[in-house]
Amino acid sequence: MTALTLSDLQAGYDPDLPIVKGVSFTVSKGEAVCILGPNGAGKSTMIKAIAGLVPCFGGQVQLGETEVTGMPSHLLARNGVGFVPQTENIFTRLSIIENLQIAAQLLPKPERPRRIEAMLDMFPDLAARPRELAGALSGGQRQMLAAARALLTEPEVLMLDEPSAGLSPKLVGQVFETLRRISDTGVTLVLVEQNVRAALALTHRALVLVDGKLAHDGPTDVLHDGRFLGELFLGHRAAEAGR
Ligand SMILES: Nc1ncnc2c1ncn2[C@@H]1O[C@H](COP(=O)(O)OP(=O)(O)OP(=O)(O)O)[C@@H](O)[C@H]1O
Repeated sequence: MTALTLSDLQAGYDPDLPIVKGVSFTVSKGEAVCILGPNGAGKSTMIKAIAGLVPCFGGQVQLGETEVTGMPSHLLARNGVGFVPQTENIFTRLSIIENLQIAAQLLPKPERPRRIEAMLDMFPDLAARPRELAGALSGGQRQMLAAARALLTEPEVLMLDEPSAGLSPKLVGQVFETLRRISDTGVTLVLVEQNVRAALALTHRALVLVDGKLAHDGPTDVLHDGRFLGELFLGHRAAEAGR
């Protein structure tokens, strides 16, 4: 079953200068997909456009059978999309539990305690110190809190923008281990990543975006050959798209 479909999506900050220039792909339910590409290719812009945070100028985004193009992020959250932005994804002056309580406000009141408990069960590192200020957490723990906030509403699709950004290799390992556990629960994962090695180890399929267009959509195993990926990044293999 299809979880997410992009059809000829065009998006950006100025309608005369689209950053995402007609991208189409589908993601199946339960799949884990990474979006790779050189700096400035438009990866973050594309994921933010899907998440309702950047304007779409053309094309469509569908969640299952439902069109959600341009739907604001809080409504998308109610429709099964969780999004973890790259920065400012937690309230640093509030405690862990308060961060979860705020995210839980999207849920009907009676469901909130059960979902907060579920997140504390899933993230023992957070459960160990619920009253600690989020700003005092390590980079990896912050990403876990950000993921927990997004998972509270039980999204079918969880999208993350560079979850490894600014983390030490050890913390990257922890975050990706957490993402694997999330993926194993059946949640569809779509992540933008600069850390190609970590992304390829987690996901089975990669989309490579070059200059706002899809240059590759296929299994990650061929990308373990760094040369192939390098050529893709440089745009020499743009014809691979859709093969
Ligand atoms: N808020 C914004 N307003 C205007 N232009 C922006 C904004 N954010 C990004 N851009 C531009 O959009 C283009 C694509 O940026 P984007 O961050 O989507 O690329 P990316 O592939 O995610 O890059 P990176 O891997 O470096 O994060 C860049 O030219 C960038 O300058």
